[in-house]
Amino acid sequence: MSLSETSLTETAKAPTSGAAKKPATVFVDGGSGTTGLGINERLKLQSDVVVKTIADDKRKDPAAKKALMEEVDLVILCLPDEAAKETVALVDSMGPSGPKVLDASTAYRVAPDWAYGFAEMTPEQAGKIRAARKVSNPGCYPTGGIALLRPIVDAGLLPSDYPVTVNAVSGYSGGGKSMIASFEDGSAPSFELYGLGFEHKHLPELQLYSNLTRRPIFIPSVANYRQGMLVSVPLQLDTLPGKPTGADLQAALAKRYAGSKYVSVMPLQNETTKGGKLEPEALNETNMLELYVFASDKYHQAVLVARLDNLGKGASGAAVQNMRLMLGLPEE
Ligand SMILES: NC(=O)C1=CN([C@@H]2O[C@H](COP(=O)(O)OP(=O)(O)OC[C@H]3O[C@@H](n4cnc5c(N)ncnc54)[C@H](OP(=O)(O)O)[C@@H]3O)[C@@H](O)[C@H]2O)C=CC1
Ligand SMILES: CC(=O)N[C@@H](CCC(=O)OP(=O)(O)O)C(=O)O
Repeated sequence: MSLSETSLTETAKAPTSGAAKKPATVFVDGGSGTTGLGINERLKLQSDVVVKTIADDKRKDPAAKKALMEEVDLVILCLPDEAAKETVALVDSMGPSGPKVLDASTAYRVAPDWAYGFAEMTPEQAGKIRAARKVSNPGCYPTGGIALLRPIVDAGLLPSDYPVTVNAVSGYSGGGKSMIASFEDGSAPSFELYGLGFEHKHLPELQLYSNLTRRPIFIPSVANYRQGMLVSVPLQLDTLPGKPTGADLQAALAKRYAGSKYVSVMPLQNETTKGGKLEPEALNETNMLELYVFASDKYHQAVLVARLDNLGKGASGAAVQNMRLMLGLPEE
């Protein structure tokens, strides 16, 4: 029996009705993990993509993976970093006949020959993703941090050597299967700060793509709810050149993301608006990212906040958005 008979199955789906073009084919390596399952759920809703799957007992078998990758246009890696590097080596060994690669791990996020998969980051980024053979899907926290910082650095409102601090809270699904288990069996604490060793794996991409020359301080935390996150950046406005107001920061963000389908810049929150609170779960199961500027003209202070689903725009949602760009398919 051939390998394709023994180890491969196909999730057959109808191509777009009346379309002459063959539907694009995709393999999700690590499809039974937290991010992989999220991507597979989203792909079930897409009629213009065929998902090829690998038999469960072959899912860590390099030869079976390679055979399947001969058949697909794109492979999405939802694996720990070391396993992702192994699959990338397999793809590289296939030469030009290999599939395009979209990697959800941390392994290639600052690699110069990979495109960074944050399509809205700059006006050019979606085009870079569309043209690339290798794209790294951003980390969940950097998606929020870069979304807030890059436009105001580019606009000259925040100097690139400014001492930036980024605080964040995530639901426990951000830590994958093992963290989910520890929260759901009650062995994890209800809340904890981490990253207190100043070495969180998201710092290199956060610094690089925010265009910061000084390493930010990044203090994430995880709390006892499943998914959704807030990423915040406090700023003393009178220490910034030109002493911008909250309205100036909000305007720079609104300009960068004007017309974006998935990134919304919310109206300025200040002394005249009620509230002063934000919870992390409102965008769960979506690919949306909301950006807020909370500001006080009285005290010359602001806090920028990004809200997103760590499993949505922070992982699987962004992956499907990038996959569609890489396959030349229209936005969902
Ligand atoms: N959770 C999140 O919010 C986010 C996660 N990511 C990234 O996505 C990647 C996956 O994370 P996540 O889904 O959370 O992790 P999980 O631990 O939930 O899932 C990882 C999956 O990979 C499988 N796996 C491990 N080694 C191999 C291999 N050699 N071949 C095939 N499958 C393998 C595991 O199987 P088994 O359990 O049997 O070993 C498991 O099903 C990581 O790099 C993570 O950093 C990115 C953004 C957000
Ligand atoms: C709560 C929690 O543990 N979160 C993970 C980040 C989740 C994520 O986005 O990580 P990737 O870099 O894997 O994409 C962490 O801090 O390591």
